[in-house]
Amino acid sequence: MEAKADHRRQSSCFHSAVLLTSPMESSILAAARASVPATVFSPLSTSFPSRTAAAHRADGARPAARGAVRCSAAAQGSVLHRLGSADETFFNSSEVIQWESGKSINSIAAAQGIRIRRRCRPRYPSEGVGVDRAIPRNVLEQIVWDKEVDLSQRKAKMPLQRVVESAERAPPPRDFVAALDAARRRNGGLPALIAEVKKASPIKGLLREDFNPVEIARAYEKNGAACLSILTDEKHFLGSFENLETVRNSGVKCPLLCKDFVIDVWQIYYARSKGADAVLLIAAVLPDLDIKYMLRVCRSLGMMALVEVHDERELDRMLKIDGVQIIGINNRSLGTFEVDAANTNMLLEKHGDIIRKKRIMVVSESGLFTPHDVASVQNAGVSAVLVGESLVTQEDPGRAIAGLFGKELLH
Ligand SMILES: O=C(O)c1ccccc1NCC(=O)[C@H](O)[C@H](O)COP(=O)(O)O
Repeated sequence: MEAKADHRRQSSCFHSAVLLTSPMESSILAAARASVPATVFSPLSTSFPSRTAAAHRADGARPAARGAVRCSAAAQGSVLHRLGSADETFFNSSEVIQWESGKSINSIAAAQGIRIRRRCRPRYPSEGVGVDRAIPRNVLEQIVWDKEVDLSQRKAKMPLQRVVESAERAPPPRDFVAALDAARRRNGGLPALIAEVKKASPIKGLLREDFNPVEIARAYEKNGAACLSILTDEKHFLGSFENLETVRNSGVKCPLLCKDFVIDVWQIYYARSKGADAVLLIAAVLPDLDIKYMLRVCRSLGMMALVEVHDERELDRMLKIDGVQIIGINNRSLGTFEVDAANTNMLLEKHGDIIRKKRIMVVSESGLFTPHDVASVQNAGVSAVLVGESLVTQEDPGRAIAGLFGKELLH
């Protein structure tokens, strides 16, 4: 039983909640005792009964019922309440039950076709054997493994409870989708621009020597960008949350996307606390249940989620999830990390109808360099483009916008 529980502790968005409670107490009781917003316990509250069943039986007590979550006084007025945790469908879903049954996140992810694994821990042979478990299979997997280490250090310094409180004190979020819609209307239907403040890439290395995030952000805004994407990953992109915060406090009005590799809800609250209006959720990294839960957290914070897909399988998965409002189609192959803008067109040719029917906004991401690239994804039906390298590598990243679109954008 305990081995299973340990197994489940492998990083997922539920991770933090497990570590905050003792196995002997119900999550809601613990929340009440510690005055921790119950959001951090919400999925776990459904898993505690199975995890603690043996202990409860030994005491002659019955495992806490799922319903306890809904009627607990501790939940009243809490973030859990705002997440809409009373939704039977979510908390009783087969995915939650599957997760409760003790499967590792890697096996759940693999069953969904996810190729990016979480880091296998040496003490748990069931998570992988031999060389396979010690070496990341590609750049994205390496980034995710490094993110796990970075995140555990950050969480040790600033526990979830403090991050949640800090997010609640942040200035209100700006409307990411409205900004994209308005820019499109202003520019006669041209895709809106999400301009990326990007200093380096793990594939291309340093993109810009004299990197001043605020200057670049101001130049983007002045030249018609609708929203900005701020890379916050330090190790592989030389980004930072300080960059996000300084841009937010600089007077720039564009809504801000925190561009990072989210594997835990802690990061969403942290991004909000630093002024983000939207976060990126990567389907190649996150199982469906994490995406669903994280969408709820975003909604509770008034943030938007840009849900990123690379291929048809990921797109199919995301189209089955309620509440996805913006899908980003990344033109960077997960196999070779080469970019090919035709990826957007190919996926929209096959799935454009259902995307339109569901009124989902599509963003084409990566590898857009010329007016021809922009026109091509526009014809395929995208509402916006997310562009970093081709702007940030120009001497004047603001003026580079007119070069990319073949005309000046209205601001
Ligand atoms: O940019 C990379 O080299 C990269 C490598 C591995 C994983 C992700 C990567 N980029 C993240 C992004 O999504 C891009 O920064 C963004 O789409 C802008 O792309 P581009 O216009 O090609 O700089």
